[in-house]
Amino acid sequence: MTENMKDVIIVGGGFTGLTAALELLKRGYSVTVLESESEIGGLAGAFKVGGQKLDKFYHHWFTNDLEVMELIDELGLTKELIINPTNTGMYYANNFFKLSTPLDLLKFTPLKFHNRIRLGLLTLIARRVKNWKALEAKTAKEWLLELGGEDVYKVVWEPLLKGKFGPYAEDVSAVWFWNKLKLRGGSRGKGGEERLVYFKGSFATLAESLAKRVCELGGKIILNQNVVKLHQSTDCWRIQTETDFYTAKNVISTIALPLLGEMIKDFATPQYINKLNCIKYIGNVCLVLELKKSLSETYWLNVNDPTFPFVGVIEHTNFEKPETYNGSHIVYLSKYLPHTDELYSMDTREFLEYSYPYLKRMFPKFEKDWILNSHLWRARWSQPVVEKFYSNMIPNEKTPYDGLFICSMAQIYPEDRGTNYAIREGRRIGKNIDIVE
Ligand SMILES: Cc1cc2nc3c(=O)[nH]c(=O)nc-3n(C[C@H](O)[C@H](O)[C@H](O)COP(=O)(O)OP(=O)(O)OC[C@H]3O[C@@H](n4cnc5c(N)ncnc54)[C@H](O)[C@@H]3O)c2cc1C
Repeated sequence: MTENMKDVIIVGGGFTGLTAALELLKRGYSVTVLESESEIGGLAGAFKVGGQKLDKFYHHWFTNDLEVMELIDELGLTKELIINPTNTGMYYANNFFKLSTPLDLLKFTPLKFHNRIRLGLLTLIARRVKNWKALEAKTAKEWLLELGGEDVYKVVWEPLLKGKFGPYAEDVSAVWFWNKLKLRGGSRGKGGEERLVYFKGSFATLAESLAKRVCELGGKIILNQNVVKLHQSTDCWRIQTETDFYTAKNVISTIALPLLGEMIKDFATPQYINKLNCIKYIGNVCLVLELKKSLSETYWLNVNDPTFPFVGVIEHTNFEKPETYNGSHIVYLSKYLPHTDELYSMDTREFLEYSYPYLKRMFPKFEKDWILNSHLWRARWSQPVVEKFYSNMIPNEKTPYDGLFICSMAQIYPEDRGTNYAIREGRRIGKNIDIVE
């Protein structure tokens, strides 16, 4: 099938693609979004639990995620926001520590008292950094050692870096870490407690409302269209999917950079393909458990014990109530890992067998018969690895090929990827790019 020539085709129906579509439609262009999956939402996609949508990968916002709040306001959905103080904790050396407020930090016994003060000061100093460019030449490890010393690094930061970036932990830039500290500090209530935000019915429900608005404005969203190649012809782009062809004057790619590289390798220069391949990505595997009973009162448990293979245990129903999911307690076990790791290819049963002894060690009362259901989700392109001098690695949104643009999560910097920034960047490109007409 070849459809009518469009002004713009957007590859990818995640938050970036949908927001870009919204803004281009407001400017009066004809837009089609091609999405490879059978549903929109991308990494913020959902599945059904007890008739209710639940994120495949745990999601929340910070109260200072203003771009997303603005979009929700625009869609008239502010009443769907849930804002709660959250219980944050850390698992270290077979013990649980509360880490929700500055007072909890003072009681954090794995560190000597002077190191607890150092840790508190480190976070304050880090948040005050204005000139983040000065941090580009340092790794997070170098910077954190400088600010907090060896003990604080080993107990608190190294496990987090390893949990998030696996084998790339020591390559991660200080800028990435600075931004995380800054963001979390800005999402606190008066007592210093962290306040987080969720969307009733999952992030995918917001993506669906956004998609509905896109269609109301005359946009098209076509699912199950895995784009495999882009062909340049004299006055337009031919976009080849596994089943169809489309034509458009302009293409905006919102997918991982190496995937775009594959699509254009027949005509792009080797230098440009190298540019698209120079940013590494790490994958993620998330085991989602529906349980009869709650594991703990903590919403977000950072796992700092190096013998425990998950970066976090997130008990979603300590934020959103279990009744939403027919009374089930929802727990996510998250692991970031290269897609070549054997754990990445395990099926749900294998992954559950692998995880069970660790969960049992952490929560001795936990029994297999608490598990009502389990689901396993994988994302090959879950997180770009933000290395030193990352600003030099990011490709421009305008490619060397007329009418081909990139707006992807790897270009979000100095902030880290997240739906708030996907929305910001989608809006920016949709509002500003010079479309080939
Ligand atoms: C474990 C985990 C936890 C997270 N937690 C949070 C959180 O708490 N808060 C938050 O805000 N963000 C969180 N994020 C990040 C957030 O999900 C992403 O930043 C955001 O969804 C990215 O949107 P996007 O549109 O840029 O990319 P994506 O969501 O990746 O969208 C790209 C789309 O392109 C499609 N696609 C890929 N290849 C093709 C092709 N060849 N043809 C057509 N379509 C294609 C994909 O299917 C996908 O739908 C988390 C991510 C992960 C992995």
